[in-house]
Amino acid sequence: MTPPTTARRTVLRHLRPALRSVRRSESAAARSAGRTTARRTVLRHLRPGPRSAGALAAATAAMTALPLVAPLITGRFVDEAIGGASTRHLTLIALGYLAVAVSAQAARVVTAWLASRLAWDGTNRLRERLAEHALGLDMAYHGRHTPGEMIERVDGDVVALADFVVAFLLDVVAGILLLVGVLVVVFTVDPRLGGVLLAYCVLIGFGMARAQRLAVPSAARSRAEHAALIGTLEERLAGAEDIRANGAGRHAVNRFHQAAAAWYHADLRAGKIGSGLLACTTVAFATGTAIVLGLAAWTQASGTLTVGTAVLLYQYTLMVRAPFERLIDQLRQYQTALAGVARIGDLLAERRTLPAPAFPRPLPATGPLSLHLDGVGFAYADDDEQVLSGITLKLAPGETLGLVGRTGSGKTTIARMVLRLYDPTEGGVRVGGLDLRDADPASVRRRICAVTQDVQLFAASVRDNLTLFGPPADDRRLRDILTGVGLGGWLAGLPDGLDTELGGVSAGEAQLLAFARAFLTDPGLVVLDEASSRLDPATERRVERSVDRLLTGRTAVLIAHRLSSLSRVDTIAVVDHGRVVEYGRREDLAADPGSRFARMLDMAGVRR
Ligand SMILES: Nc1ncnc2c1ncn2[C@@H]1O[C@H](COP(=O)(O)OP(=O)(O)OP(=O)(O)O)[C@@H](O)[C@H]1O
Repeated sequence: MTPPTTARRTVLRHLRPALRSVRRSESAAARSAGRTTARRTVLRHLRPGPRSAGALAAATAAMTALPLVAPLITGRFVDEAIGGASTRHLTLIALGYLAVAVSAQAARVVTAWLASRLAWDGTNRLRERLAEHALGLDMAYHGRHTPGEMIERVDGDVVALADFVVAFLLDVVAGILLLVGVLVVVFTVDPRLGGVLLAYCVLIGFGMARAQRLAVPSAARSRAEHAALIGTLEERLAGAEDIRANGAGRHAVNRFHQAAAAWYHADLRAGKIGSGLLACTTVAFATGTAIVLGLAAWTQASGTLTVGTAVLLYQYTLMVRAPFERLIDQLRQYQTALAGVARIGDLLAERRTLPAPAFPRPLPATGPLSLHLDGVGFAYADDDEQVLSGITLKLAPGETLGLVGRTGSGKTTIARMVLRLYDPTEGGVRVGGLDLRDADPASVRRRICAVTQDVQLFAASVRDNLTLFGPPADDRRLRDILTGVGLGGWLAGLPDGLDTELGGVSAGEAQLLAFARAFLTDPGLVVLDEASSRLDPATERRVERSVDRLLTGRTAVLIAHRLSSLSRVDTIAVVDHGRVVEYGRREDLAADPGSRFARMLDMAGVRR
């Protein structure tokens, strides 16, 4: 008879594809709802407070109304000059014109200042929110997106949005208000000419709406290609050392060239469409001005219009051009900003795949922690192959386990499960008797610690690199810890001690700093991904000593790249294709000539 757990696993294996498809459609629906909410969130960040909104509205109204008055003054000046008014009177009108022109410019400056303050306040809030959100997303998300893409989202898109908000308020809102104002004044002066101007504006508006549809995809494409270029560049720069060391420079430059070429072509196309549209508008405006002038001349000849009014109409017709041109100019920025809002919205709609526990319980606060992986199965994405299957490992508090296996067998993935960087798709991970999914995330970070091969050091002080910008620790303790890992001499040679900004450190020093970080948190469970890089014998001895000290009195999972390091662990698990194919006490496995572990030791020439 099949044991019940095996039977359950068989049923689950058959149901897995169906479950995944249900999960996929559910998450697609949730994502789309999330996106709408996220876009609203983006716009909410940009909403000004009532006082700023009031000040901006007043400044915009002044900036629009004042230029409307100027042609009225010019018209009056012309008529009064023809009518033989005194020089003093004409000078007064001219001074009035000057005052209006200066005030209009002042109103524009104030509006620009208020608009950019508003835009930057809003977008800074948005940038903070985005950075916080992006940093809070799981490894699953960061594995799919390059840091360059993130930078483009958090900075590039937000700057485009800020630029657009300023331009929107200055050019679009003010432009539309000015257009309405001009139409109202021209209608009042001569309804027939007003009608002609209105028809002309409607035609231009309609043409622009169609043109917008042409410009949208090309602008979006150009921006997407730009993001891809930044991503490529960032990735190559981050890996510059490996690229150079392995002679992959040509390939890197080729890839960069391809990305740059794709952006160039996309931007060229967007530029061509933009310039084409601008040329069409210039022709349309010239035709419009000619029509209005012809009509004004005809009405003036029939005696119903004064010369001053004809001049006034001419000026208003010219005034219509600027807002339309600015509107067209804004179309591209609008598209860019719209695409940016969509992408920012998408980022904000990304949810953590590791749900926070409903009732978080802290891990035991002191002492070594037990670890139990119970039938753990895992795939990196819904459609991906299983990377781990049925992993069951049990460590008593203080016990150490060595994970061995070929490259790609799943050792790092097991470590990620233990650190709760991902949740298993099957089975569970229990630490200190508590399922990690129910454990308080803060206590997980405090009590479970990883020392990995890729030590990330920051351009910050030694102190901040040790505390990872967390609450300050006692200086004496930091010094003792550094001395303990063998960095006492190194610290003594630093000009500002713990406050020295970290410059270049060697691979060995970086490893030792990572151990110092681990000693500072004093974890109950340690995951140690042994560095495979070659260290000089002295540094290697210091690292070995730190490993020994770190493993003493703590539960540990050691991913060993050198079999000789395994002499310090209690149990061994051999991993192959995501399964534990051998698991037992180290001495027993080493003593059994038929075991895989013994064969591995023999092949590596390590004494059993
Ligand atoms: N972030 C990821 N997204 C998708 N697949 C991944 C990811 N990380 C690892 N994999 C895949 O999972 C499998 C197991 O990888 P893992 O890194 O756990 O192996 P490993 O035994 O630690 O290898 P190594 O000894 O080389 O570090 C591999 O097939 C790998 O390609």
